[in-house]
Amino acid sequence: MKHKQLVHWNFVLLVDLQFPNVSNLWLSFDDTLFIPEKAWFFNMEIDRAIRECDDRRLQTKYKNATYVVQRALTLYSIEEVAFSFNGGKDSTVLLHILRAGYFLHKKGQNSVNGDLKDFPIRTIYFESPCAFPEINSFTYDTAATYGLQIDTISLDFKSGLEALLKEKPIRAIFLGVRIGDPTAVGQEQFSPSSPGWPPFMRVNPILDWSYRDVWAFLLTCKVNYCSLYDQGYTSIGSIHDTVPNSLLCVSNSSYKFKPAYLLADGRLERAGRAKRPSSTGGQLPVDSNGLTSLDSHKNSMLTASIIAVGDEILFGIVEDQLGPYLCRKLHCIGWSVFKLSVVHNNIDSVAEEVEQQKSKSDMVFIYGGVGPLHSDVTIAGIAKAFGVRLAPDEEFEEYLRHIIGDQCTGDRNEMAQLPEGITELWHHDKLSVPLIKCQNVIILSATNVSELEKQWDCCIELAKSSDLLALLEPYVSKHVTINLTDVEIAQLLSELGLEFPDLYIGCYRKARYGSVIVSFKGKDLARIDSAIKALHKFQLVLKFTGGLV
Ligand SMILES: Cc1cc2nc3c(=O)[nH]c(=O)nc-3n(C[C@H](O)[C@H](O)[C@H](O)COP(=O)(O)O)c2cc1C
Ligand SMILES: Nc1ncnc2c1ncn2[C@@H]1O[C@H](COP(=O)(O)OP(=O)(O)OP(=O)(O)O)[C@@H](O)[C@H]1O
Ligand SMILES: [Mg+2]
Repeated sequence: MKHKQLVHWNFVLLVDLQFPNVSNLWLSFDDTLFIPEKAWFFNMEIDRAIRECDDRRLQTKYKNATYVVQRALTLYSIEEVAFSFNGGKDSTVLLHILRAGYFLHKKGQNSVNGDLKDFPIRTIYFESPCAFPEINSFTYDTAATYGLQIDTISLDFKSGLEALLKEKPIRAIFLGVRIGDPTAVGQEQFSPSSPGWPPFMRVNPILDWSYRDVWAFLLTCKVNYCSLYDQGYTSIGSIHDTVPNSLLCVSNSSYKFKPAYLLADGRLERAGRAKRPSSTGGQLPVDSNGLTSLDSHKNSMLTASIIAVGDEILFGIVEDQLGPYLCRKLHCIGWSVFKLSVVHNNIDSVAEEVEQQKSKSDMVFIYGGVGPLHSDVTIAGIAKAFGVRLAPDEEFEEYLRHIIGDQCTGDRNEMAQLPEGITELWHHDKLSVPLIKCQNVIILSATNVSELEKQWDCCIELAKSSDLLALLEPYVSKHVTINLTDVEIAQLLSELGLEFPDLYIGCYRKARYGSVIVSFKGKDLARIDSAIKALHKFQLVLKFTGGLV
């Protein structure tokens, strides 16, 4: 009785002095209740922070996420659920969502009682020698702060889960997976584990949260997060594959980074993954010759495919000018164009062509069919080619809102749906909408040459400071007109081809009868001049018709 009175007194005090809105939140509490003070404080603190902030989006996300937790706790008993916690930012968000969701669940059952533990959900942590020490210590410190019952597993995920499921009656595991994570593709808030994995339900309460939502939550609730995020790390894997995100690099220093919450484009949160250079402090990886990956590309051969999407081009109503423009521009940055194709405004036609070209070429450029019209199916076709779905992209939506204002109808802007888990946005000050890149497919929204010129120039500027596109030694070419017919020149040209295998030697004519134009293309001007000189020996060259650098 003494306890009850004491707690009741605490509650009243909180309501009166510190939490003026609290009476709206915990309507079912009465003076027969005993809640350990710590549990009260943390759960109310999160809930209060969210409800008092003026971020309606965050409030909706929070409400939905805690609802998923409550739903799971209705479907499964507390012994049947586990929380997969690894000290990362997403699982830190999930921890607090679970705490709040659990509390609301108990409250809904009117069974908040004196036995309420701080956090009774079994917590599993796959510990690895390759984890950052900061992640390890944050995980254990957090467990101590919030009273988590942590089971440390030293096996890989699959074997660890197999062993766990044999031993414990676990049927559902909460994960901090979010749309945009490579592993989120195809997942829902409740998704059974994949074939080949032990059977359990993956519960993803924050699946639809964006990078920005995560930071809005952590900062609004003022909860602790791992210190690495304040040192420019934006997504944390192992010590071997994670560096600070170079997009957060402080401009006058290559080893000082801004905090993770300042990353403007959440899609680039994994830009620090899979790169761990030795001593360059987050710069591009350096090979044994001291060349960066971009340098080492310089003399290699990269191929591009270009896909135009347009019924009108195929009907012969309009002429495609963007394809030839891109071919010239790609040659200027040393790329070979493998194929230039035109497809109908049809999801399957786009998907089929993208699917083929993305595996044959290093980069695919696609234009046409991008926008709000019924015929604008390019992005859906790309998603289909990669076997992913379209998912709302809030950053992209914001850009669109800037340019089209409130003209878009409905709750969701269909144009802001982008292929899930494979999309990067590339920003440039001169572009009102960023460039969209889905793995090795770059989507160009230009509809005429001058728009394309602007997008291309931005692409090149971005390529200079990032790995958007490798800039190679440019191709140079020269053309000469020959005073023989194609029949007469054929043998000589094929011999020349054998002598200069490093050059592309092509031939075309402007009319069936008459002179022939020979074109030489390569990366070494001196070699091109030698080949032309060889033709001169035969006194065949009528005139030099020009060159392209
Ligand atoms: C509890 C748990 C359950 C998982 N279940 C699956 C699964 O069903 N299917 C799967 O392909 N991967 C599963 N994974 C592996 C993850 O998809 C992913 O590989 C892991 O979280 C590493 O992500 P990262 O590369 O972003 O660090 C699971 C991982 C954990 C911790
Ligand atoms: N070693 C691990 N132990 C337990 N759970 C893990 C582990 N690695 C991943 N998970 C689970 O998978 C989820 C997704 O991992 P992911 O690395 O994408 O997110 P995070 O670590 O929470 O944040 P970040 O993206 O910043 O690294 C985690 O939130 C967690 O639920
Ligand atoms: Mg992580």
